[in-house]
Amino acid sequence: MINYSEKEGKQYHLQIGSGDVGKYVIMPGDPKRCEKIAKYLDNPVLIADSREYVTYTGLLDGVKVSVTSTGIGGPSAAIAMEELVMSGADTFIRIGTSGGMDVNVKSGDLVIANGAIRMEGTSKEYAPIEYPAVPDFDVTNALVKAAKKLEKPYHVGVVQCKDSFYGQHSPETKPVGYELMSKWDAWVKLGCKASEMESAALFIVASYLKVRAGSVFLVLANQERAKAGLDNPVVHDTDAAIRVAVEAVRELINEERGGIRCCR
Ligand SMILES: O=P(O)(O)O[C@H]1O[C@H](CO)[C@@H](O)[C@H]1O
Ligand SMILES: O=c1cc[nH]c(=O)[nH]1
Repeated sequence: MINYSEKEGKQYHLQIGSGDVGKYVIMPGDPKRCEKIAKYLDNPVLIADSREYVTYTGLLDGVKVSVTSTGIGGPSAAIAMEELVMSGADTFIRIGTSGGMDVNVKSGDLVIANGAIRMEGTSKEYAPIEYPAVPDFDVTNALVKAAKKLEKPYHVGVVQCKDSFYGQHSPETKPVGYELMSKWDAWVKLGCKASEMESAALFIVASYLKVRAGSVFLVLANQERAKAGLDNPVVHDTDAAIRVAVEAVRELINEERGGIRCCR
């Protein structure tokens, strides 16, 4: 394989090398969220800032943990995971924002994914559509345990992933709106909790690379609640979701210290 990087030993897009990152990586979409997450680590160091990929590495309970942003959408998220795995990472927690879908999911709540609808393009270049996009069971359990411990309101369920943000928010304006809207109705009827963009790709790439991945989201607002005339403020503060992700990493570190780690 050709490595396009101009710097010796660095991954082309992320500009990180072997040893620069820990086994555990917290992955926000927004690069500006990295610094906020890194503040929860001891001695965080900015490793690289390349395209949409910002990487910090620090310590959590004495163990090396990294934070890398993925940008928006499956293609850039898949690249981030591939290059991080080539650099030594094997456990990933995505912390993102999302739009609620189930009317019981309110602005400010957290959603922990136990599956992702593959209505995006990236995962289809890794696995046939019949293969499910599911997170790692231990990572998901750690996220649930963390949400309970920190007493954050959370829901566990399927999230919908797509490539078009505005196809979610104004499907009627799109030439294929008929398809976007009928599928959205089906996802809502099936109990889908929230819509976001990267988990399907990350879960499928993680399955292929035999690494662990899970996701937690802040719900910014819920368009289904707005439709139903229910209260629906917009919430932007991602701190609760960040804290749940950090606590989940701590839980996984403790499990591994205790010798608990599922074989893959
Ligand atoms: O807040 P982040 O992590 O970027 O996640 C969500 O926000 C972006 C869209 O606004 C998409 O990346 C979506 O998945
Ligand atoms: O509604 C939303 C909010 C964040 N991200 C999405 O993909 N959709």
